[in-house]
Amino acid sequence: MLEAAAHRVQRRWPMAAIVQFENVGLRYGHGEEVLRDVSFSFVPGAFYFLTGASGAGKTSLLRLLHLAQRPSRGAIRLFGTDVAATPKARMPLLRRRIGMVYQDFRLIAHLSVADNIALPLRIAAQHDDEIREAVGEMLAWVGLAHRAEAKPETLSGGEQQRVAIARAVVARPDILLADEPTGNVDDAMADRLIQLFASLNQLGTTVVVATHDLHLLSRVPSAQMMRIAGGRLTDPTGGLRVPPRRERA
Ligand SMILES: Nc1ncnc2c1ncn2[C@@H]1O[C@H](COP(=O)(O)OP(=O)(O)OP(=O)(O)O)[C@@H](O)[C@H]1O
Repeated sequence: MLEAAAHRVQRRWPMAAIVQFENVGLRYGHGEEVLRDVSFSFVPGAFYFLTGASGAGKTSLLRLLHLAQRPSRGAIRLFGTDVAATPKARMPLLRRRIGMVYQDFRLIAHLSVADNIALPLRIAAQHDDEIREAVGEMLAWVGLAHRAEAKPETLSGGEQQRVAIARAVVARPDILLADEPTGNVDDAMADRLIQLFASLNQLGTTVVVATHDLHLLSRVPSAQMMRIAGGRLTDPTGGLRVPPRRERA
């Protein structure tokens, strides 16, 4: 019976989707739901902006996408896999396909900039020479080649943010999630970083950028907009284009 139910749910979801949320809710502890009835799907290779006021639920949604949080209800499929039915041992493999730029960077204090960026490649057991080359390329891209051996605490907030971005993309994840990735940099650097995301996206990475900064939205004309208010996805108003719901089969 369970199998039949699972089959029915599966058929309602488009096979091509890389991410599918169906009536997802999230509450922290015994509090009110901070996300409610969230349903959408992402197609591979698209670029999404997730917008909404402070406290609307953007970070919570990214945490669900990054498997850092389980939903209180509803179903989530990533890469065609039902997350709730995935054995714990397989979770790291799923997570490895997702790069995340946290709002608070989460760099490892005792590791150098280069070693922070190298982490995802070390976890994936890549060879040292491949790691050196990939890290060198990323350092150059984010303009931090001269700080390769520095410890994170000696960097400015904007520099730390660029290290966090380099670490999230160095292993070419299938999905890149970024929480306010331009919050600590000037306009010129914000532009450069968003162009980096756009180039990765052109190489096939599905990109999801959560931001309050409506200015950023115009920098990627092909991006889809997704707006969240009070924990719910809302229909677009004003200049916002149709959210990803449109992509449902
Ligand atoms: N760990 C937690 N425990 C309890 N409540 C939480 C927790 N994290 C977030 N919340 C609550 O969930 C709601 C959504 O928060 P969330 O951080 O997802 O919003 P946001 O849109 O990312 O906000 P911001 O733009 O300010 O980062 C808020 O009411 C917040 O107080």
